[in-house]
Formats: sequence, C-alpha cells, structure tokens
Amino acid sequence: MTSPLLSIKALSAVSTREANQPVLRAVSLDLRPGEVHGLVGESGAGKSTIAKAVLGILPRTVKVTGGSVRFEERDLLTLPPRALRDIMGREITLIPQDPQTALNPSRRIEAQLTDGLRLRLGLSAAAARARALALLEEVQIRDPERVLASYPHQLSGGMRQRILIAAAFAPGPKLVVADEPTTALDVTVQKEILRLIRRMQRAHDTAVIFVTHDLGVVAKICDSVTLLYAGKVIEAGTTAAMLERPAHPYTRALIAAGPRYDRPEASLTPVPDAIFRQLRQDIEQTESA
Ligand SMILES: Nc1ncnc2c1ncn2[C@@H]1O[C@H](COP(=O)(O)OP(=O)(O)OP(=O)(O)O)[C@@H](O)[C@H]1O
Repeated sequence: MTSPLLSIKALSAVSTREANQPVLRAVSLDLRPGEVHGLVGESGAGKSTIAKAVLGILPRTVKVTGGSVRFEERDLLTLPPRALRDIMGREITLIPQDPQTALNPSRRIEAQLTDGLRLRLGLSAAAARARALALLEEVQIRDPERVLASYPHQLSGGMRQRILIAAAFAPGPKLVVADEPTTALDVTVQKEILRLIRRMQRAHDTAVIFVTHDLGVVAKICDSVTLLYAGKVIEAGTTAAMLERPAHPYTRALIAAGPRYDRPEASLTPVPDAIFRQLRQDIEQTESA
C-alpha cells in the first residue's frame, strides 16, 4: 500500500465567530497519490473548512483545537508561512467554485495564466506562453490563441472554468482541491467539466479533493468519499461501497433524497427529520463521552 499523500488526523476546530461552536469534530482522512476523494455533506457540514485547512487559508475566526494535516510528512498547520507559500499554488492548487469571480475581469487570460507559470516555475515569457497554449489545448479549448487574447467577460462560464482547471494543473501539482467547481454551471456543462477534471487528473496522476454537496457528482468522479454532518465524519470509504452498501441511515436517506445531477427533474425524497434528530443525538453523546 502506498503511503498517503495527505493524512488528516483527528482535526478539530471551533468557530470563534459563533461562541466557539465546533466546526470540525476529530475529522480523519487519508488520500493516496492519484486518488480522487470526495468531501460531501450539506451546507455547514465543514467541507470548505477542511479544504481551507489543506490550502493553508483557514480564516482567523476558525481556531484549530487539535489534530494535524500532514502533506507528505509536513504538517500544514504548523509549517512556517514561507514553507507553506512554497507548497501552495505549486504542489497543492485550487479549482475555485465560481469561475466568474476567480478571474480578474480587467486582465487578459494570457497574463492570468502565464503569471503563475513564470512566478512559480520560473519560466520565461515565451516558455510560459507556450505552456499556456498547450494547457488550453489539453482542456479542449478550441482556438487557444484567441482565448489567450480574451478578457474573462468575453468567454462563457464553462470556458472560464476550463481555464481555471488548466491553471490548477499548470504547475504539475500533487494535489488539486476542487471546491464545488460545477455548482455555478448548468447541467450539461457540469457533466463536461466533471469529465474534464477526471481526464486531467488521470493524465497527470494528480490526487484530487473534491468538495460537493451532491452524491451524484461523487458517484461520477470520486474513488473514495467522506460524508460529513455538522463537522463529524458520518461514513467514509470507497465510493462504490458507500453507494451500494451505505452503512449509516443518513447516507441511505441522502442517496434516496438526490437530486441526481444527471436527473435533476427526478422527484426528491427529503431526509426524514428523525434522521437529523438521531444525528444530533449521536454527536452530543460523543461530545459528552
Ligand atoms: N470564516 C468563518 N469564521 C468562523 N466560522 C466559520 C467561517 N466559515 C464557516 N464557519 C463555520 O464553520 C461551519 C462549517 O462551514 P463550512 O463552510 O466548512 O461548511 P461547508 O460544508 O463547506 O458548507 P457550504 O457547502 O455551505 O460551503 C459553519 O457552520 C460556520 O459555523
């Protein structure tokens, strides 16, 4: 068994904004090189907080109260800022949620793609441009010369997301964090973007943490998955095992609830209130134990 690329152990955090309310409750997960791992859960489950801990951008108002986030043996929580900066944007990169706001509206795509390559990889202007063109072709953008010369507003949401995917894979990272990268897109484009991330990840053998609230997306793209509720891991394992043999009533209810990204019109069965009551009871019991 290969040793993990990322190993989160008993990570706990509270929100100082909300009277030290727990945000993460002893979360553990391992990610092997080249693995796609889904962080799934409803709003407030703690998915983004885990992603931010991995990216070294936890807000000041979230205080870690225990645990570690090891990336190849380096604990990202205790690394000096300089060492952290060397990792972020190079070994670990981000595909952001909203392609609309993630690109600078007043700069052409060329500058936005090549800046990082020059800064992070020390490429010359010509080499960075050649790399940017090759990357745009890899993410299946036709007419990459025209796209390089464009401003973000001249491109569709799907195109902008392809550019951000190209940018995330550009420095040859070991880990890409994808934060709900298809939420802002319509269903057909979503499918294309998921396929593209999967293809890029395979071609580059990159590990991916995929943040989503949608189990349908997990089914499509993730090898393994951690399901969270109120900052606690409810169930974790391979995607196939969790979807085919869900162990927890909440997982079963979520699978029944949908919505499936490939069948958004299918009728939904809401998660029964009794399951949420049980979840809260379980969490209170473990807290007081
Ligand atoms: N900047 C912040 N400062 C303090 N607490 C925060 C901050 N952001 C989020 N939290 C707290 O952390 C909890 C978990 O939020 P988080 O954003 O990680 O959940 P999530 O699963 O990613 O939800 P969503 O899908 O809505 O993004 C929230 O309920 C909130 O109380």
